[in-house]
Amino acid sequence: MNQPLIRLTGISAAYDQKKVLENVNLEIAEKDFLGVIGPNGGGKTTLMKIILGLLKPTSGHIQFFEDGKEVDEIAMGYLPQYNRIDKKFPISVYEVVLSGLNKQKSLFRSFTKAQHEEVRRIIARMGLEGLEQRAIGQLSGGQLQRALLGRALVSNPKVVILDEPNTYIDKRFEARLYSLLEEINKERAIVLVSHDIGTILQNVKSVACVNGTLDYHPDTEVSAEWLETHFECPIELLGHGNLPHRILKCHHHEE
Ligand SMILES: Nc1ncnc2c1ncn2[C@@H]1O[C@H](COP(=O)(O)OP(=O)(O)OP(=O)(O)O)[C@@H](O)[C@H]1O
Repeated sequence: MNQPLIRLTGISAAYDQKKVLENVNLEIAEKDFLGVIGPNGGGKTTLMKIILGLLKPTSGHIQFFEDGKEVDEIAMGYLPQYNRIDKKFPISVYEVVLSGLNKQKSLFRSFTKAQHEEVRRIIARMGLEGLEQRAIGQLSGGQLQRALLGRALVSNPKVVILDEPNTYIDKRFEARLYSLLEEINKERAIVLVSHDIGTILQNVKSVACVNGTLDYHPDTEVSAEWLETHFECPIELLGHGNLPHRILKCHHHEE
């Protein structure tokens, strides 16, 4: 078992009076690949916001570790949901990737030569060479996704959090995304939020189902019963092996 990286203990969260998460416990280890699934409105994005420090939990605490020792924070990269991106924002691919280093830049200094070199290296790794000066609004979904993934990776984070990355691309490009993620996972942990249970189970190492509470599965050998219990919806299996599925008549989750 790898060393722990992030530990959530007894986390609850709410917006105004509305409870969204209750008593969530979770440990993410170094080089983990955790898939986060769950019904709409179950609290997946809220959980990501808590891990990223963007939302304060109403109770519970979060700890970070480096080489087994507790630290105040760790470097994290984040790929937001597609619909959260302002595609009209006048910013180039190069600037987007560079902005991933904002936190590491001293306030009154410009970026160093080494930082610019790292941006160029990441752009090449993401297959975006030649597109450095292109505005993000003029990229394909896949190119935009890779530019934002580059931004998430450029600071060399211990963990990358991806919220619904498959909404940027159509099915044809999914295999390319997952082989890129497999490469990335050799160096750092990945937390991947997705609705696509079948694809998740084929690619991740462990699974968490978030539906107000969190149920953790240490591997991907989940049963249809486990999924149905935690989704609280009947799930029809369309085959065997990696659980191709269809969620049936999912009951309404209060918005
Ligand atoms: N900023 C906010 N203010 C008020 N309520 C919110 C806010 N963000 C989310 N919610 C509500 O909190 C609940 C959980 O939302 P969240 O986005 O975490 O769920 P999710 O599992 O990521 O959903 P989805 O799968 O639809 O993306 C939902 O009922 C949502 O309407």
